[in-house]
Amino acid sequence: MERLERRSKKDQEKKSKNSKVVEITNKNSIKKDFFYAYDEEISAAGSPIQSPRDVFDVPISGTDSDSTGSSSSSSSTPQRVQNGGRSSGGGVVEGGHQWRNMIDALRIKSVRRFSSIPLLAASYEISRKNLRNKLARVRTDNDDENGFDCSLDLDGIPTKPTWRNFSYEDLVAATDNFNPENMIGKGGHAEVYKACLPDGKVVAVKRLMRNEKEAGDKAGDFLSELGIIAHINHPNATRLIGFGIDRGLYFVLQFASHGSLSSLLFGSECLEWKIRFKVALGVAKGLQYLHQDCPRRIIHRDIKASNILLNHNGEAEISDFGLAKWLPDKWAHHVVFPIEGTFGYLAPEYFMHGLVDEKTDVFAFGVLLLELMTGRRAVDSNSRQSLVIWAKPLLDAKQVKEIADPRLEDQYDPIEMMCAMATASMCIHHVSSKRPYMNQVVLLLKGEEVAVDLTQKSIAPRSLLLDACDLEDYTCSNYLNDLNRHKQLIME
Ligand SMILES: Nc1ncnc2c1ncn2[C@@H]1O[C@H](COP(=O)(O)OP(=O)(O)OP(=O)(O)O)[C@@H](O)[C@H]1O
Repeated sequence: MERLERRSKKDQEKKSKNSKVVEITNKNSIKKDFFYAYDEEISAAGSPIQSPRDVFDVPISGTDSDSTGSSSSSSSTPQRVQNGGRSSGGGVVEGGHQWRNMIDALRIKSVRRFSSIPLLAASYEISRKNLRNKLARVRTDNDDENGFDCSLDLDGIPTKPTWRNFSYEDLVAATDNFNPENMIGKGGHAEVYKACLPDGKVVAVKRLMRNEKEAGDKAGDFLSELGIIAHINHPNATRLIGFGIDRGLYFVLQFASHGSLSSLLFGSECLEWKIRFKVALGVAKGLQYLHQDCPRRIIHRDIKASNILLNHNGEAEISDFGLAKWLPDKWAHHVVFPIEGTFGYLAPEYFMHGLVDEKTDVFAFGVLLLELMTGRRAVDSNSRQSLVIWAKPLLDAKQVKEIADPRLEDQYDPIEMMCAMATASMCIHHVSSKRPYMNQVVLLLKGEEVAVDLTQKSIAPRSLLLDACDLEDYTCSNYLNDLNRHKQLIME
């Protein structure tokens, strides 16, 4: 706790001096020099709490979401979202009632005007099932061909997969000596090559670039990223095939043939709405898996269009786990420095105070949704305007036509667009506790009803950090001011 207070004071001092807290590397990417994290168990009931949150908590109630005022829930600890946040009571996440009314009204109209929607929905379900079967087959193929060892043990239980350790010569042969013609992507930290293994399997080889970092730090980062990707097993996340540690550090990944969402969405051709919506749902499911369903939970911390890849089925895959962190099992304050990520996608509590939990990703997902709906980038490269700042008043006024990408020329499903708008406006809420969890986001996107009481105040002791900036009283205009201030600091 002492440590928390000391750090908090320091942070306050830093904040008050309004020091330039970030520096830019690789366009909008933000890096600082050190990292620390700490956990503090603050279970009121004395039992460990599943969800590592900061003082924000989002208790779920079975009541309608517009119950106002703080709850004096004396009951034990805030619970993790269960059952997809559903309740028999109906309603949507706070602030969602108006959206719900509009979406319902549209639905009624659409029975007449868009009679094909149920059919579309049915075929979508079918194709998802097909895809799941295909993915299962692809995985089995990979198991044989690419070093995955998913064989069954004597009890018929799948053994843990293993990954192939590629020699430098293997990688040179696969990439044609890292031929620049085979380079399919370059980020701030890596070059990615399309490569072909001796059995004909096409893969992506990600070569970490030499940079100013000490060899030890680099190896640590590599191992941390490797550990996280190796842990992940979901159709909406990049799959690891192997790695190389000979003359450099390499990841060998499943190849995503359609490249990054960023190149498709901001490319010369208009990306059709059906694909955009499928991508949104896929990323939401991938994040739900990372945050809530995988054996050790993970926050990605760098959700953005260039880190979403599309595979040959047009299915979205979350990639680049270079900044990802394990979420501790216990309820935790988690403060992270350096503040890393990409400007335009950073949640306010993160860029102002380094506070991080799964809601940091939820905010970034909201920005990604805005990009999908509008066809605009998180930060406009010419005007440097933030998409969140631009979109907020339009979302509040529910201006569907103004939000929708003009290149779509009305070629979009209005119900899906409305659901996406409602979801985005909740995800980019400036107060982290008011944002939905990713399982709720999946339901919201599908237009299903989610009952969540987000109005309760935390029963947990509030940290000095947050008391000082009192996010409960932190208004949207404070947020926009802070965002602008930070933008100016970064651009200076
Ligand atoms: N498995 C893959 N299949 C196809 N293309 C890929 C794959 N992995 C990466 N790419 C391409 O390479 C680009 C850079 O990859 P990645 O984001 O992993 O690099 P990075 O240096 O870690 O990026 P950042 O600057 O965000 O840290 C991606 O945007 C994408 O276009």
